[in-house]
Amino acid sequence: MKARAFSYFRADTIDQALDAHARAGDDARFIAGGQSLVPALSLRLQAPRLLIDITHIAELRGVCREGDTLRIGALTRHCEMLTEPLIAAFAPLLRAAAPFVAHPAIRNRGTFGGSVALADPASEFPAMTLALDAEIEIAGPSGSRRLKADDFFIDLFETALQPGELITAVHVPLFRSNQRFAFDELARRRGDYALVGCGMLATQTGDRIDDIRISFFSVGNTPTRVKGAETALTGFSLDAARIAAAQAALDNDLAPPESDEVPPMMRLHLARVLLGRLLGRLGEGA
Ligand SMILES: Cc1cc2nc3c(=O)[nH]c(=O)nc-3n(C[C@H](O)[C@H](O)[C@H](O)COP(=O)(O)OP(=O)(O)OC[C@H]3O[C@@H](n4cnc5c(N)ncnc54)[C@H](O)[C@@H]3O)c2cc1C
Repeated sequence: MKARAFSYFRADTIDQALDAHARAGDDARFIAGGQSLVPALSLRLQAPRLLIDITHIAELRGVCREGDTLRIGALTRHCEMLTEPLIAAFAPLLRAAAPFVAHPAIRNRGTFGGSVALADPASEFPAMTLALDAEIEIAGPSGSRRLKADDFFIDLFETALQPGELITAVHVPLFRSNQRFAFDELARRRGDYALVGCGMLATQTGDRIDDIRISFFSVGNTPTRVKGAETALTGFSLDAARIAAAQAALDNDLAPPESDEVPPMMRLHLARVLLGRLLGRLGEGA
């Protein structure tokens, strides 16, 4: 199938992009890497009359330290998440997740901001913004704002972005020496969307977990923090009993939907297995 005819506008600044969107209203879409939007256009799942190309906007590029956070420009490509030294040093959880995002050809074009904006519940990066307690930097017709990732993902492919708003960057607290992270996913084949995936970031004093944020993907309509499991671990050293308590807490934390691919009980079982593995690695200092 071919996409419905559309007009194209190349924006060179954020203001130009916002103006173009304001003039076109609901019939416009920003396009970044195009790796999700172009297939959606081709399948006529989306049929906007105007595409606003944001890939030439310099303000959306680059990764830099800003105070105690790392500012990751929305146009940072998935492949750059693998190669950028600042990501490896200060956001290693994102570096760990990056090889699991799609295939090299898609990683060469797809963008971090596009992935977060799309909010696919099966995507790696949106879920990791939750584990990292990241903030989403947004520009829109009524000015700029920053929103905690915890408040950003609303429902299936639905975020707190208002019509015409653009993600300009994501701010991630800098990784510290008393922190540990772990990431993995279970998929039928490497590069496929995960059946279940999980990433976590723990702050520790010695062996004791002072704080832990654990986020799953492919388990529901949104990326999902598992607060019961987090509570079961906070203040304790990791041992088999603690890990079992965290796994048991998933029964309340997660409610996988019915799906043709994987029955909910199977997905919950996979989530427990994955959590156990990752906590085991965290305990070994992985
Ligand atoms: C075969 C295949 C396999 C894939 N596998 C995976 C996978 O395993 N894991 C995974 O996470 N993803 C996967 N993807 C999706 C891919 O990672 C996309 O690149 C990503 O989801 C969207 O990024 P993009 O830059 O391509 O966005 P686009 O396709 O350009 O845009 C996606 C949506 O986000 C909006 N948008 C884009 N940028 C912004 C912005 N800065 N502000 C506001 N709105 C914006 C667009 O308007 C559009 O609605 C796969 C895609 C394909 C085709």
